[in-house]
Amino acid sequence: MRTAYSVDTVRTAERALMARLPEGALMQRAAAGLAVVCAELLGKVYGARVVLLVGSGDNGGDALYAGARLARRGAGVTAVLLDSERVHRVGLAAFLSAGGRVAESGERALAGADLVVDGIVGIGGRGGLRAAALPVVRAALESRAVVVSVDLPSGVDADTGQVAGEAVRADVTVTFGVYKPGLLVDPGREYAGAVRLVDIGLELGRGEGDLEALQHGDVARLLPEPTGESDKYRRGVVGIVAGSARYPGAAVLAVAGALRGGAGAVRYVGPAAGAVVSRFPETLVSEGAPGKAGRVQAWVAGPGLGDDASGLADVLGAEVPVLIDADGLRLADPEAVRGRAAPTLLTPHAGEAAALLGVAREEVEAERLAAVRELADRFSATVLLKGSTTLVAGGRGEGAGRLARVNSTGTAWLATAGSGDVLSGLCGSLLAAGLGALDAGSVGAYLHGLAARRVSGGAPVVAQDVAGGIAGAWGDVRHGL
Ligand SMILES: NC(=O)C1=CN([C@@H]2O[C@H](COP(=O)(O)OP(=O)(O)OC[C@H]3O[C@@H](n4cnc5c(N)ncnc54)[C@H](O)[C@@H]3O)[C@@H](O)[C@H]2O)[C@@H](O)CC1
Ligand SMILES: [K+]
Repeated sequence: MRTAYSVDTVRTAERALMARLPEGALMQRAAAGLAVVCAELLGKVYGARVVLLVGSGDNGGDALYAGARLARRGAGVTAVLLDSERVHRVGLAAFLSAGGRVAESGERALAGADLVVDGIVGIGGRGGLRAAALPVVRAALESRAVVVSVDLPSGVDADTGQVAGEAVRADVTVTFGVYKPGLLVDPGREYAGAVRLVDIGLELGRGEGDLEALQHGDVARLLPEPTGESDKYRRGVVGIVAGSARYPGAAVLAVAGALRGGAGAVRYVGPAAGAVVSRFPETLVSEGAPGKAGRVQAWVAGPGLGDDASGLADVLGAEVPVLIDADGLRLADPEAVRGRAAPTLLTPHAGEAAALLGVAREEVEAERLAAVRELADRFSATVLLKGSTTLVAGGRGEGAGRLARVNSTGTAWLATAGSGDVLSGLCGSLLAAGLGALDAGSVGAYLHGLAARRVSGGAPVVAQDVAGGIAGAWGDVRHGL
């Protein structure tokens, strides 16, 4: 599990740790870890040309101390001071006495650099990059140097991943102590490049976390596995209310996802039964109301319903977990959603989330974490917000409190018609198999992203292939590949 902590939590933990350590020890740990990563990236330190972009706070201090370490190993290290009045004085003195130099022209220094260290701002940064930093940042990005960001890419908001204006695009980010949410959520995640975590001795419990990302091992532990005692009913039956005369394909794709998701059987209820059975003869189908269709352990409702809301009241009134997606999000009665006692999982994309919140889509995209939490609160439900990084937040009463989940196994090729229908079926099947809503959403998103990546291999994918790739992704997770 990768757990990210908010700036406030990090600051409090750092203060407590600093009180127990000699002055400056924490920064020395950070700088030592940073210098090790820089040396690895350079391969040969002696003779390498390194440029430090140094801001006015401790983030710049880290860069200066790491620069001093590289200078002592024979690198030519030049510091570009963004504010010569305000700089980490002790760090600068250490840097100069190790043989480092201060640049007269940032742009000239950057022209021949092998590696650039971005120490402009870290967790103390507010808003995007300021105007004074822009020319050197642009010159750094245009140079052929490897860009290493200190703690997080300057210009990325540590708590939200928001980027207001411009930010540094790093090849590698060396972050200290713990992950910050902005390193895991887009757009910030994209700016961070590969993230390396340096241990500086911070001790924080999972309960204090803000956001977490499941890893292979976590997902493997959560996957439902049949036992010798299992039969199809014990493994769970998932009911799918989807599709219409106009959109029969949505029903087929939701069923395709559900069949791969670990439930023992899939029951389809709706007007596309013919299309579903001809593609998947293993499906149990009926055309009446969901309430008359027989027992299920979870419902999925919404993909391709068009304007037919007739099955939704039955589904929302059921005492089993329910997933609402696509048209269902627009058609469902919000009061009926809020009033449910059993777990409820809503799976909007940014456009649907914006409609539910009554804001513009851009607003959701710029503040994805805030948007998913707001929706979870408003609907007292678990909400999965689809996107390049998918977020899942629990509603009130969900055990993990404010700890949301983020998934980034996906690929941009997943932005294709019908892939959301597959995801809804998959997550619904996991609900029927007994996972809680937060786990079903985050495990479903993980497998779905991995499946797409597997079948895509860098080329376009179609939703059916994503469904077909779930079994392989499941196997990879189980076998730790
Ligand atoms: N507190 C600690 O114990 C440790 C802190 N460390 C480093 O210290 C950093 C935090 O240091 P600070 O609290 O000094 O904060 P930062 O160095 O992140 O930034 C604060 C400074 O930048 C200015 N600033 C804010 N927003 C800006 C913007 N958008 N553009 C340009 N300048 C801006 C502020 O005026 C302030 O002077 C961490 O990210 C980490 O790199 C590490 O040394 C590890 C230990
Ligand atoms: K930085």
